[in-house]
Amino acid sequence: MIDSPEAKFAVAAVREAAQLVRRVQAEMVTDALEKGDKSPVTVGDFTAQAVIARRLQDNFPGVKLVGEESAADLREEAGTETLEQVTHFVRMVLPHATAEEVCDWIDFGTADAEGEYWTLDPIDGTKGFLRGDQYAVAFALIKDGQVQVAALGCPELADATSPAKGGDGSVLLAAKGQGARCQSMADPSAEWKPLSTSDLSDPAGARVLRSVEKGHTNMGQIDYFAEALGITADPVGMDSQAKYAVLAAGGGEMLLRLMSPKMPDYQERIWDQAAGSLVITEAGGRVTDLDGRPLDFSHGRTLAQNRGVLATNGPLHDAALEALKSVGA
Ligand SMILES: Nc1ncnc2c1ncn2[C@@H]1O[C@H](COP(=O)(O)O)[C@@H](OP(=O)(O)O)[C@H]1O
Ligand SMILES: [Mg+2]
Ligand SMILES: [Mg+2]
Ligand SMILES: [Mg+2]
Repeated sequence: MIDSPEAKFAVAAVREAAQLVRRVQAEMVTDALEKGDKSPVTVGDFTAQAVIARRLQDNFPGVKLVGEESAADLREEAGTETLEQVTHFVRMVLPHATAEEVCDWIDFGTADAEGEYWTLDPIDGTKGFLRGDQYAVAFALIKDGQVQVAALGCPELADATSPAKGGDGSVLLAAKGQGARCQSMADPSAEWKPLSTSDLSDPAGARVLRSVEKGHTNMGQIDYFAEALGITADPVGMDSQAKYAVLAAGGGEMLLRLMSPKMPDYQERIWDQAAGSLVITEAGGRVTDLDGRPLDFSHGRTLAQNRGVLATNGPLHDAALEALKSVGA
């Protein structure tokens, strides 16, 4: 599967979209629009979803796409200027695109999450993108609730073994049962490096990765969790599934998405977890929810049967689950 047409397509698609999003960031001040749930969406998010959706239809006619964004706001009067900007960037790779087509391609991503489908987060970590920090294009193929192929494009991840920002960026690819690998985002002919998680087995030495945004997790509880394990190093804040890439490459041992006190009933979205979770498990790590249950991708657009996410290098997973229980997470 890692050499399959689907895997090759996925990595090429995230690379093209991630490079385009980087140009959006370089060439314009990206004012965000506010969605119904008050979260931001930018020209970059719409551009990436339009291009990947169009490429998907060209390469695999008849497949389904479940994307984070929709073109509803772009089709409104108030969205006209944003739509013009999105069309401008889409034309950098699809020169004949019209505004109408751009909306249709984005809305191709509104399929039902059932059976076999691709899922796309055109920019994961939009808040990180707006701040100039980490973000990722996350794309995965799901069949009957199982993630089969995963690709991540991380323009600000110089080298997945470290959370450091900058450089040429990285792309990651994983296929179920066939491992995970990473390559420079700048050069599709560069060497692929196999990914494997850290083999640390002493919890006190664990490097903990978490969101930057306090509204996406529970910062205080993460501190208690670390204390319970005797961890003295501060947790590392990183936006997006770039932190899943770092865990997969051995640059950290634990990744936590705890329930935010403001949204205790939040259900994780499939596009926020599908690609990142396969990259980690194929690199030798473990991914469950906070209760130790496997992530269940067979309930539509959200992980309705799960609560939060715990990902680890593998050896530390049981200790992390115990510590979560002890702090009431
Ligand atoms: N209350 C909440 N709890 C957990 N995740 C949330 C959340 N509200 C939004 N998110 C998700 O957190 C993602 C970013 O994760 P992180 O904090 O790790 O960067 C967002 O993805 P988008 O940026 O694609 O919208 C969004 O889907
Ligand atoms: Mg969003
Ligand atoms: Mg996201
Ligand atoms: Mg997003």
